[in-house]
Amino acid sequence: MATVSFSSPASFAGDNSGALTSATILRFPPNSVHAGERLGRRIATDAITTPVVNTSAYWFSSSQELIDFKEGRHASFEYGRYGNPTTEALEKKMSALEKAESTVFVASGMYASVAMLSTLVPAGGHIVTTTDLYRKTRIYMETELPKRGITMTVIRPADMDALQDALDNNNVSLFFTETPTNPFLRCIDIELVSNMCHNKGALLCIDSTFASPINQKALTLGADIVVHSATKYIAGHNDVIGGCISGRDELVSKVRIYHHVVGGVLNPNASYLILRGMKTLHLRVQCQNSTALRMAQFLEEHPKIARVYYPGLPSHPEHHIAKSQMTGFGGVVSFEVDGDFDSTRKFIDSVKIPYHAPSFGGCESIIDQPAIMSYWDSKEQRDIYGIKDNLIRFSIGVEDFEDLKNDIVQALNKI
Ligand SMILES: O=C(O)CSc1nc(-c2cccc(Cl)c2)no1
Ligand SMILES: Cc1ncc(COP(=O)(O)O)c(C=O)c1O
Repeated sequence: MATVSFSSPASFAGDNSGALTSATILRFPPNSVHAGERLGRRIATDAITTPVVNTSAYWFSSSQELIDFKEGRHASFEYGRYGNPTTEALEKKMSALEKAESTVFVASGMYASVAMLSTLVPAGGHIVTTTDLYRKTRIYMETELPKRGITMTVIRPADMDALQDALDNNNVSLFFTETPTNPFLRCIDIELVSNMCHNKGALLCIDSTFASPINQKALTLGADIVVHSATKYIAGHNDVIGGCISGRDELVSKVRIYHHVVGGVLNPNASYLILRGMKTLHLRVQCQNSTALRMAQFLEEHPKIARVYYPGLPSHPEHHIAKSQMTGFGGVVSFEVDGDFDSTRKFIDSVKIPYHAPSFGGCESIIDQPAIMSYWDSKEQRDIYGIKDNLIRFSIGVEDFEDLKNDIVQALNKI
C-alpha cells in the first residue's frame, strides 16, 4: 500500500511527523486540517434528523471511482452546484408529497418559475398565462421572455373560451397559471385545462404556492409541472427563501440540467430549514385552512367589509372548482374594506397581531395592502389588474382564531 510522508502544521514546530500508509492517513491524519474528518465518506450516524452537509465539493478515492461516478456506477455528487445530500432528502420529500417522479429545489420561488420557463419554453415559443398572477412573475414574463422571441396570451382565470382560442390560434408551448391566484384567489380547473392543453400538445404548469401540496396535488389532476415558492407554506416559518419544481423526470431533468449550469442553488442550511418546516406542514395547513374559513365567513358578515375573496366561500366564483380539486382552501383571505385608501391604511395600521409585511403562509399572520406593498409604483397597473385601494391580503398563521377575530374587530372599529 502506498506510503506518504504527511507533514502536519505541528511538524513545522520540529515535531516528528514520520511516514504513514495511505490507510493510516485515511483513518488518522495527524493534523488539524484532516484529523477526524477523513471519515466523512458516507459518514453514518444514528441521528434522527437529516444532517446539513455544508460542502462545495465531494471527493473521490481514485480516478476509477470518478470514472465510475461519471458513468453512473458510483453514487455521489461531485460539486455543490450539481447537488447536495441535504437538498436531495428535501427533493425526495416533496416528490412524495406532490406524487412526482422528480423534484429540484432551488434558491427561490421566482427562480423556480424562471428555470421552468427558460427550459420548457423554446425560443420563439408562445405561452398562455392569466391576468391574476404574482406581480414579479408577470414582470419577468413581460420583460425577459420577449428577449427570447417568446410571445404571450393573457387570459382571465375563468375564461376557458379564451384559453381554447389561444390554443387553437397559436402553437402554445405552455399554459402557466397559479391556482389559487395572487391576490384574488381565483381557481382554475386543473383537470379541464390539462386536457385542453394536452389536446393541442401544450404543457401545463401550475404554481401551487397558494394551495400548498397538502391542499392540492396538481400533478394527479393532469398538470405536467408544479412549482412552489417554498418560502411560504412549505417552509412555513418566515425564516427562509426557496423554491421547487416537481413533475415527471423527463421534464424535471431538463430543468435540473439548466439549474446545474445557471446555479440558483439552495444553500444546504436553507434546505435543512425547509426540511424541518415540512415536518409540520400538514398540521400548520390544516390549522390555517380552518381559521381562514372561519375568518372569511366572519368577514363576509361584517358591515365594514365590502367583499371577501376566499375559495372556501360559496360566494367565490370558482367555489365549485376549489371543492372539486382542493382538500382545504388555504390560509390567505383577501378582502375589500368598505372604505377608501386612507381608511384601509388606518385599518392596517390598527391591527396588532398580524405583521404588516410581504409574504404569506407562515406561522405568523401577515397582512398587507397590495396597492402599496406590490403596486405602489404603478397606478396604471393597479387599474389594469383591479388592485383597488381598499384591497387587503390577510395571510392567517397558526394563532388562535378568537384572538385574530378580536384584533380585526378592534381595527375595523377604528375606521
Ligand atoms: O413581492 C412583492 O412584490 C410583494 S410581496 C407579496 N406578498 C404577497 C401576499 C400574498 C397573500 C397574502 C399576503 Cl399577506 C401577502 N404576495 O406578494
Ligand atoms: C404565487 C407566487 N409564486 C411565486 C412567488 C415568488 O416566490 P419567492 O418569493 O420564494 O421567490 C410568490 C411570492 O410571493 C408568489 O406569491
